[in-house]
Amino acid sequence: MAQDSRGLKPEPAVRVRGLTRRYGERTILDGVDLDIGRGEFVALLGRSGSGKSTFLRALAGLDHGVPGSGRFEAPDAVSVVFQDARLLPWKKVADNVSLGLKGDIVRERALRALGEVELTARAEAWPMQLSGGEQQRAALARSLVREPELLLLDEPFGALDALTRLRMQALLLDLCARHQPAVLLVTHDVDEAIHLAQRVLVLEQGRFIVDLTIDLPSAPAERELRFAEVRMQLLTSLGVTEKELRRVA
Ligand SMILES: Nc1ncnc2c1ncn2[C@@H]1O[C@H](COP(=O)(O)OP(=O)(O)OP(=O)(O)O)[C@@H](O)[C@H]1O
Repeated sequence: MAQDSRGLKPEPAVRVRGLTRRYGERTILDGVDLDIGRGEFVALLGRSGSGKSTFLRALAGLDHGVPGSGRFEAPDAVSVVFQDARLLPWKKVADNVSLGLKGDIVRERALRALGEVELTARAEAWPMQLSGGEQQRAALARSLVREPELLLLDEPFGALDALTRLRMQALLLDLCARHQPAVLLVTHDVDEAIHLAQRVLVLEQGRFIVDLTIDLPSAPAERELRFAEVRMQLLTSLGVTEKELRRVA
């Protein structure tokens, strides 16, 4: 986390201490600690079933009834985007975006948010008339219109084709630069994590086993080299073997 001009660390947006979650006999999160700075973009990697979504759901306050302990402080303004857009099919796109908002400029805010994701023309469409990528853009607009201090993203581009995914990643970076929320992005995609995040975590056996600041140089050749090093380090920490890497990487 960056220090301010007096050398003091600002209060983090998220502070997690000793977070534990269990399903039956299985401990999924085993005393996790984490600070996420204001405006910091953190990606969370981990093998399938390692507990990434369990962690995200805990931060979102969506895990009532799951046994566990620990403390966390998160802002009130939290938005979550999942792999599926979860738009209400009986409401038009703009009404989905403004759902739950109060005040007289609600519609204006919804339209502005739709403009930010280049979806103004589809404001009066029904969700089923949108493509998968457009639905995810509407979901992003719905999350941004709430001006979140914390944006939780659970594989938001996981169901999209490679080209749409690339464009959504670029859009997300633009939106984050403009709105500056703290971000926790759960992803399976190591390259996506390195490209988008300032910091990458790897969750394994209930703990963060990697907490890596991404510091890619700007010169293209050095950048490529460092990218490859970081990628290798993360893949290895995820249990990918040298033999597997040689065959496909
Ligand atoms: N409601 C539940 N009841 C029982 N077990 C659960 C429940 N939800 C998740 N689990 C188990 O907890 C473990 C962690 O699940 P979680 O969804 O957090 O993993 P993940 O890292 O997000 O996985 P993936 O990358 O496959 O989405 C998994 O083994 C899963 O089967």
